[in-house]
Amino acid sequence: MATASHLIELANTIQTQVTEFQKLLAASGQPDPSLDLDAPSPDFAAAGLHAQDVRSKLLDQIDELHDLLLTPQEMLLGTAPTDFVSRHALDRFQVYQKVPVGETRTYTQLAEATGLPLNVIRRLIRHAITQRIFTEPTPDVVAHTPASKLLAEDRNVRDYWGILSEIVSPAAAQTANALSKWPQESGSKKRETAGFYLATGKTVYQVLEDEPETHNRYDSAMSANRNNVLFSVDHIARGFDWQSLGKGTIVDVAGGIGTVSRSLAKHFPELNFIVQDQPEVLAQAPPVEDESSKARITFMEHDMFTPQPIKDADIYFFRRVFMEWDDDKAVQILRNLTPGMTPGKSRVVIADFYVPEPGEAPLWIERKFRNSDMLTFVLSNGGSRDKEAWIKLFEKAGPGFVVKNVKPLKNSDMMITEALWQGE
Ligand SMILES: C[S@@+](CC[C@H](N)C(=O)[O-])C[C@H]1O[C@@H](n2cnc3c(N)ncnc32)[C@H](O)[C@@H]1O
Repeated sequence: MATASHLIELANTIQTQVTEFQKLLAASGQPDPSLDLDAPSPDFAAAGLHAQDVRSKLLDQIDELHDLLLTPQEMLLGTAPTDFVSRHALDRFQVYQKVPVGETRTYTQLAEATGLPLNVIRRLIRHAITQRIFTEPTPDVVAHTPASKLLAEDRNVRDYWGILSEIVSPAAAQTANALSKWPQESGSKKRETAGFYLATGKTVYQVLEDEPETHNRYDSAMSANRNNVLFSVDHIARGFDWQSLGKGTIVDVAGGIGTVSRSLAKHFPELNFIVQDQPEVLAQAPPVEDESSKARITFMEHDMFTPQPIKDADIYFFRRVFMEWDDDKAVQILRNLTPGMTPGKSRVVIADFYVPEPGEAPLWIERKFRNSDMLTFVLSNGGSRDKEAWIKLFEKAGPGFVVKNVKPLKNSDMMITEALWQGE
């Protein structure tokens, strides 16, 4: 009997799942996805969690089918670190905006508009076209695709590529050298031994402090993923039983401009929030617009390496803070909380990014999160902590802390760690 072909089985599974996915989209009133600029785009999140699971499986299966059709050489040599060169250059010369949405431009017009030689602008745009950024509907005429339209209209997404090119690339190129130079320090979160430090002689924070323009772009790039359901701040609402706190108080330590508090305040209309950060960060915080949240969110200057001034809070919350600090500093941050914590009541809740164990999440999601992990690694020698590392950290900060929970939040990039203070 002939063995079943894996290729055919895979293609059949894809066919079945695509049919299911399309039905789920249609049932929730969402259009089919399209690369056509004029077509409406579907909101995948609105199609429900099951549709998101089916989409996830499909993306993995399609990747597998794609890779099966390549030779190992083609697969390895097909990843190009130069993918972003055209994206970055087209942003630098404002080409996205120079093709008004709904209109076309010729290469000659774009060469004139940018001052670049005709053959260079054509090469750059045709390189981008291979990534579905712009299209050439007739020879020498350039029009938008949904992706280039997004780049034209969304500064955060453009800045993301600018930051990858200007900040991340040089650091990534120096990372192997940093590992050779300081092998014992690798992964220690000591910023002075990161690829970035070797490339620039400064830490990322020093560069951001010294270069306001880079700082602006960096902050802007941080918002590029705001519409990505994986990175949504709204996941925090289901990461802990916030409802059980009633009218409780959350101190959002190093809370930036209050992104998490603003989201939680909408979900839990009784809770109160105090967002703490450095003065220059708080100065960037826009006013709270949501009427029902206004009176419940306050902002306060506080250096987390000094004793916590808010006593007896229910939760001392941290998002994306500990990933940047080594254990010694992390212990200092935790110990500065304890004098004001009420035994048996006050808890520390930490939402930090996490890297799934192999096989725990679809490969395309694991790849995304491992890329974020590498990003932190090359920039600051930082990275996520696993369950064991969180437990060890609280042991170092204790005695008195009892770790109650360390769990990944499904369909998100977050892991929630919760520790109750029982007193010394
Ligand atoms: C990656 S951001 C996370 C911001 C916020 N928790 C969020 O998730 O949107 C890290 C934050 O730590 C703050 N930070 C760094 N050092 C600090 C310190 N010594 N005291 C208070 N905040 C600090 C930074 O200003 C920044 O807002």
